[in-house]
Amino acid sequence: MAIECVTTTPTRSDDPKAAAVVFDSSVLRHETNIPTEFVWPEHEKPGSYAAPECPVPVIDLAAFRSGDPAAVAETLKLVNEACKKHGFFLVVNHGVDPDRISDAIRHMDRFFDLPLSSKEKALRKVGESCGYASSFTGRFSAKLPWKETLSFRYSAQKECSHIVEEYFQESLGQDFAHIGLVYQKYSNEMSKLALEIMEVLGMGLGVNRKHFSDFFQENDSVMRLNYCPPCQKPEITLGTGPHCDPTSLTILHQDNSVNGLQVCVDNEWRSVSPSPNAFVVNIGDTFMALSNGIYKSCLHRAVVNSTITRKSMAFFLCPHEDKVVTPPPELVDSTHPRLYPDFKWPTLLEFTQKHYRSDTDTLLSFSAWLQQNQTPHATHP
Ligand SMILES: C=C1C[C@]23C[C@H]1CC[C@H]2[C@]1(C)CCC[C@@](C)(C(=O)O)[C@H]1[C@@H]3C(=O)O
Ligand SMILES: O=C(O)CCC(=O)C(=O)O
Ligand SMILES: [Fe+2]
Repeated sequence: MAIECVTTTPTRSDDPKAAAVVFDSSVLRHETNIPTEFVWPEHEKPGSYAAPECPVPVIDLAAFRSGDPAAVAETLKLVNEACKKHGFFLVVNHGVDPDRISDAIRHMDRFFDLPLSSKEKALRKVGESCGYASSFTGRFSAKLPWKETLSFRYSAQKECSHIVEEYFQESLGQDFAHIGLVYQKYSNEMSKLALEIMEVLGMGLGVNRKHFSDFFQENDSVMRLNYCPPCQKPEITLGTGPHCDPTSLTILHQDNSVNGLQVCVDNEWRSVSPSPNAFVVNIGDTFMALSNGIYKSCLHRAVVNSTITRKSMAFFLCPHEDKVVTPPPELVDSTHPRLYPDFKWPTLLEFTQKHYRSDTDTLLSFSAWLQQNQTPHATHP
């Protein structure tokens, strides 16, 4: 039976009425009933329905790098089809050192197993996107995700080459210098991989191969650790609710043994199972705007289970704050008019942090919000 992908109006971000339900998984996981704030509405409950596998293409980066015309053509064909439909694909032979990946996933426990009082030393501040959040209690008033997250900023600028290590030391203390180095090294690899994928997307869209990789050269991105403890009632809650990523590109590592990511394709939830040597890559809203709507940022969610903690690591590629998000001229013409206004990423980020919970309409709602809040002389499509 196909389950329709339905989303409702998002609860406002940083809702002052939001009760400060504390998500202490060490406590909650043993309670028979879960707090109502974590129970999703009937039409959004995942139920015990086993989502069929989503047919996402596997992109072999080694083949693309070889420069062999047939291999490059096949890569671009697969990427184009996927990104025009649902925006998801897998990447293999990516060149990321497996030790970097295993170090990063293993060190998640080092942080999330800390007592809540220690984790709260890195508590995310209202209106900011980085720090520790326990299911966004105090930010949303309902439909709370069954997860703890730790998000931190990564910058590819040379003068910021230790930004991740410094974040861990400053927020958690010298004892966390090593874990900071683990995620600094992992984030460096993610940034390098993201720039290579941008070359593939540039060629796929028929623009200069370096257009988007140059645009993101000095990216100012977000690294996010998702930690979803077992839930006694996984059929009525969600690790991450239905949303489109507002960022540009997401490179996701799912813990090998634990399923959870689901993508809405043809109005049906379909599973993207973990694949040991592959990263899941998806287009975000900002790249959908950069491609003038040709590549799609699509609805996805993460379900939880009743037996094992689900861990995932998401690298969210974002442009430097000075970059204007506007599609290359090749992607705009009389038959393909501008779909979204020019904007800078920090403005969309602020919208998602202070005014709007990311869902399937974020970009259109953001465009309307921009028009209401910008002076009349601003450039509009
Ligand atoms: C800029 C960001 C906002 C979120 C983290 C990054 C990229 C993805 C966004 C998010 C994951 C989309 C789903 C809802 C959200 C609230 C979450 O579940 O974490 C979003 C993040 C956020 O707003 O903190
Ligand atoms: O945990 C996952 O598999 C996906 C999480 C996600 O979509 C996100 O953090 O944006
Ligand atoms: Fe996402």
